[in-house]
Amino acid sequence: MTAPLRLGTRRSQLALTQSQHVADAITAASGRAVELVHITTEGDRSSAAITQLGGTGVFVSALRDALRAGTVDLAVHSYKDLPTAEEPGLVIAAVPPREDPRDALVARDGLTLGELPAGATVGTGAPRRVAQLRALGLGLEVVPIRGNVDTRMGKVTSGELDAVVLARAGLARLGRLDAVTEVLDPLQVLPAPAQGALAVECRSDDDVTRSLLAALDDAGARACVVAERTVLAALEAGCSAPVAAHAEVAEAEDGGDELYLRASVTAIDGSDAVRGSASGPATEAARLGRELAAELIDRGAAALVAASR
Ligand SMILES: NCc1[nH]cc(CCC(=O)O)c1CC(=O)O
Repeated sequence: MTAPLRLGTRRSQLALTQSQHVADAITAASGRAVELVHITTEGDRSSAAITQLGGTGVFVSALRDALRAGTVDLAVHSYKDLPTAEEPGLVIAAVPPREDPRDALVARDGLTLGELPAGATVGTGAPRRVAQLRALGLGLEVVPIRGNVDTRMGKVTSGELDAVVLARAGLARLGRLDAVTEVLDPLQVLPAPAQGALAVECRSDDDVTRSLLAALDDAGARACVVAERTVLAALEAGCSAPVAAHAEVAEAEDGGDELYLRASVTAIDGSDAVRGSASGPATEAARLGRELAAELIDRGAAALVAASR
């Protein structure tokens, strides 16, 4: 009998759900059993603000250490939490079909953004969301928060905040879409690069795992993620910069796949923003991302990124 594949995962509810989803997909596609191996990271143990721990990188590096040490065979990441630099010796062997990447509002009394009164408190930790919420000019008071999805939603239930903004994908995976009072229009709040996508990582030299994971790969989702993350990398911005990017793939008249990409950089105080779009063959996703980033830089995006540091 073949030994089960070992999937290294954090213990958070979202990580466990995402990992189990990928484990089930591998078993369904190949018949191969997959066992979850819990890995505790510095980020899970500490209650210090995540920025003081060096960002979400602390979660990622513990999983990558376990992959390189050979104690696990694969790991599942929220793609938007991965640094844009490639990791030597490791490879993203699959990008499974993506969840809806939009942001979602969870507000008291079923309210939408437009229905919240001026001065209403909206909780979010991400600079990208802070900046875009302020740029709407609704007079909302944006409050920094951190913690897992339940903790954040609890601040609305308890009355501490009027609303919070979260990734719709996380709520979908946790079965909490019932709490969403509005899915935010990307024309108003554009998602983070790779939001809603998973990255399934293994060792580059592990041909067996790579070929099992190849069956899970969604070419369209991968092209979108490549385009969005190329914008982020070309702007030399990290996951804490107010940079948004969102791509979609649709079939073109010639039968090929056309990729439609939008990106924005917003001043943290919401007073300024540079937005742009590009489209072209999905096979040229990286080029489209580079060209759009270059256009945004020409129009002043670099200063907005620098000011956010
Ligand atoms: N940075 C935290 C994080 N990383 C991935 C998700 C949600 C799932 C996803 O975007 O794939 C979240 C929570 C959130 O942004 O609300």
